[in-house]
Amino acid sequence: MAITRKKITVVGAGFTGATTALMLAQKELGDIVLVDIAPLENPTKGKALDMLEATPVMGVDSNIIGTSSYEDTRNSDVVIITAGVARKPGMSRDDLVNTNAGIVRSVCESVKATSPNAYVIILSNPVDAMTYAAYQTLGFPKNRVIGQSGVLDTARYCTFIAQELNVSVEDVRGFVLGGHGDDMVPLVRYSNVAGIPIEKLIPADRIEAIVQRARVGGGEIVNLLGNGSAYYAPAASLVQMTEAILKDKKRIIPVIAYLEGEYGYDNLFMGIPAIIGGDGIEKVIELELTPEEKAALDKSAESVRSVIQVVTAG
Ligand SMILES: NC(=O)C1=CN([C@@H]2O[C@H](COP(=O)(O)OP(=O)(O)OC[C@H]3O[C@@H](n4cnc5c(N)ncnc54)[C@H](O)[C@@H]3O)[C@@H](O)[C@H]2O)C=CC1
Ligand SMILES: O=C([O-])CC(=O)C(=O)O
Repeated sequence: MAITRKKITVVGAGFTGATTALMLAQKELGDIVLVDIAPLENPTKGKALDMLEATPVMGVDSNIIGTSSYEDTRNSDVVIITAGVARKPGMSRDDLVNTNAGIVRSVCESVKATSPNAYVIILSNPVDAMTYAAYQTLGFPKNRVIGQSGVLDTARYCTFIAQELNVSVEDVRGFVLGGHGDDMVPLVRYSNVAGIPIEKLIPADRIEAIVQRARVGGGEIVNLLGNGSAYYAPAASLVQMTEAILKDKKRIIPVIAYLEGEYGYDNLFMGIPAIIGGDGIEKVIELELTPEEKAALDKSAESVRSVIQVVTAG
């Protein structure tokens, strides 16, 4: 049987969706279908065509189309959901819950009908609760419903560590667990630079400042942009997750996964490290936590649970 190209749908052709589509094309991960609502069909087609016309210059073979019809997305291998509204200065991600829950649910109805075997990655905020809403609506197995927060939060944390030490970002490793909110949990004890624990390289007060900056990293960008939220680093994070699935890389990365007892949580979607490969979330990695780390994760889990309650009550 002939080997066929992978098909990746990106729902939402705004800042994060369009940037993700371009980055996917740059890595030749597959053919891309960019979807937005019907009134925005022409701008969506225009963005896709503009990207397609960049491919000869970039030297990549990825087809990219824009559409408002889910027929064009049929039998996608991976579907990335970025549809929804973004916050503005003064808002929290949780303020978006009601608007975005309706959008994510309606998108998931269409995805379920047209791509029943897809691996679905959710970005829309508040993302832990939106991943829960997507899981409910899709009815897919838990390994195929994955939220994005930890790659981005960890990337911010690692950026600040690399800046602090003036070393390559490539040598910095860390994990940020918990919900995608201001009480997320950067795990200092599991962070290192070329294998050297960061506690041996950076004074405690500077580590605390880095942790705090990472926690509010999304808000820092929102305040600078003034009218929307981050998109380059979020798009890069989605591409890393998609690549891990499509290339069966079995990477250990933090993702929002459905927890059924892991870390002591049940019926909860929250950020934890997992092996991501050709079957999506292949294994949740349970790290040993100190009582302080577990208490911080419990606090974050409680915040996530309260937003999930809004989604399930609505
Ligand atoms: N989890 C994370 O780490 C991150 C989450 N986000 C979230 O991602 C979402 C998107 O952010 P941006 O792309 O910056 O916003 P944006 O406003 O630039 O784009 C959102 C797009 O979704 C489209 N849309 C709305 N309803 C739709 C529907 N039913 N079907 C298809 N498309 C629909 C809109 O027309 C718009 O083009 C926001 O909720 C934001 O908070 C953004 C960055 C990081
Ligand atoms: O801050 C926001 O609203 C968007 C987001 O989730 C992030 O950049 O981390």
